[in-house]
Amino acid sequence: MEIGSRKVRVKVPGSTANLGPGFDTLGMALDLYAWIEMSEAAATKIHLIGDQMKGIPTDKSNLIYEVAQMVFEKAGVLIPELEISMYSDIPLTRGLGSSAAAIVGGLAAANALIGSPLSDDTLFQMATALEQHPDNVGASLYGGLVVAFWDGERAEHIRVEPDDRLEVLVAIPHFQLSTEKARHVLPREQSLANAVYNVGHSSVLVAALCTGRLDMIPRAMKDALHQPYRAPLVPGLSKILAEATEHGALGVALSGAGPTMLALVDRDSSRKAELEQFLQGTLRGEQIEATLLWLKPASSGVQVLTHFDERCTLFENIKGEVRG
Ligand SMILES: Nc1ncnc2c1ncn2[C@@H]1O[C@H](COP(=O)(O)OP(=O)(O)OP(=O)(O)O)[C@@H](O)[C@H]1O
Ligand SMILES: N[C@@H](CCO)C(=O)O
Repeated sequence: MEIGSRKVRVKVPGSTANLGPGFDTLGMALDLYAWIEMSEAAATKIHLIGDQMKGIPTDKSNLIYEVAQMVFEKAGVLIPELEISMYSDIPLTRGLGSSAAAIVGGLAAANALIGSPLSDDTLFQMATALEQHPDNVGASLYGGLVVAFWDGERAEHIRVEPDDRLEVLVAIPHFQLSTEKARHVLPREQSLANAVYNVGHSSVLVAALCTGRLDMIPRAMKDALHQPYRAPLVPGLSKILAEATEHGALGVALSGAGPTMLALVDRDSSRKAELEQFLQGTLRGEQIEATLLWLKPASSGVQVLTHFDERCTLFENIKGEVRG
């Protein structure tokens, strides 16, 4: 296949996984983005732009380069050398789906570069196998709320349009917590009672989100499978999970594997400032510095951008669009 000198650019949302009870099965895209640009090159060059990219390798061990090669291999195409640029607003290793966004963005950019021979479903299967769970990758790929499962061979999903009354307040602690570490503390075996608790809560949460029953969220967004075991890794989490609904949150959860905490809030709530103060005050009481950010669910998943000025660098192009 003739590849030529094409340059592609994708915009991919970060996400929150689990929403409390939906461990490894619920993901929701958020309006926090990364941009990836990719073209064929004579020698591989990787440019990582922005503070969020610190510590990420810029050689062929980079995740974006690796997933791009997986796409080419699956499509039967050889492009060993790539020029890749990435800018991201998604904080790294904080529970907002940075690795899933990198995987989905890399897969989508590589696929677009060779004329999109792979379907979204194929990309979803590849991304899920890489992450080992479909929640964050499903949200970054399809956008909205993604309800999914993976049986180790195939992932299945249904995308639900998020209720437009929902806003999201995240408290992002100024420390990293890798998914690997946060999964390591989970027990290998769980009781039937915990399993039933989570199936019930997760099912009602999904039904509530599908039918606009925001009143049910405070009771449904509870978990017995992972948050209790992860709480010791995130000072303040137990108090925030127990009390945030008394301060204006519809529901509250650890975002993904943490350490970010996420509150769902009715956009018309008059108690947003109270909730901010409660989260910040609780974390300060534990000597944890955190950044609070108001976000919205993102309807669109990864997008291949068709109109951009190729004469400008990725950063010059997106400067005006960041957070847009
Ligand atoms: N652009 C990137 N290029 C290379 N590696 C990346 C990139 N973005 C993320 N990663 C890798 O992913 C790791 C973070 O993944 P991890 O699953 O621990 O956290 P997260 O995805 O931010 O949070 P969560 O999965 O809980 O939502 C980073 O430490 C880094 O190794
Ligand atoms: N469902 C995953 C999300 C983080 O990648 C977890 O909670 O470990």
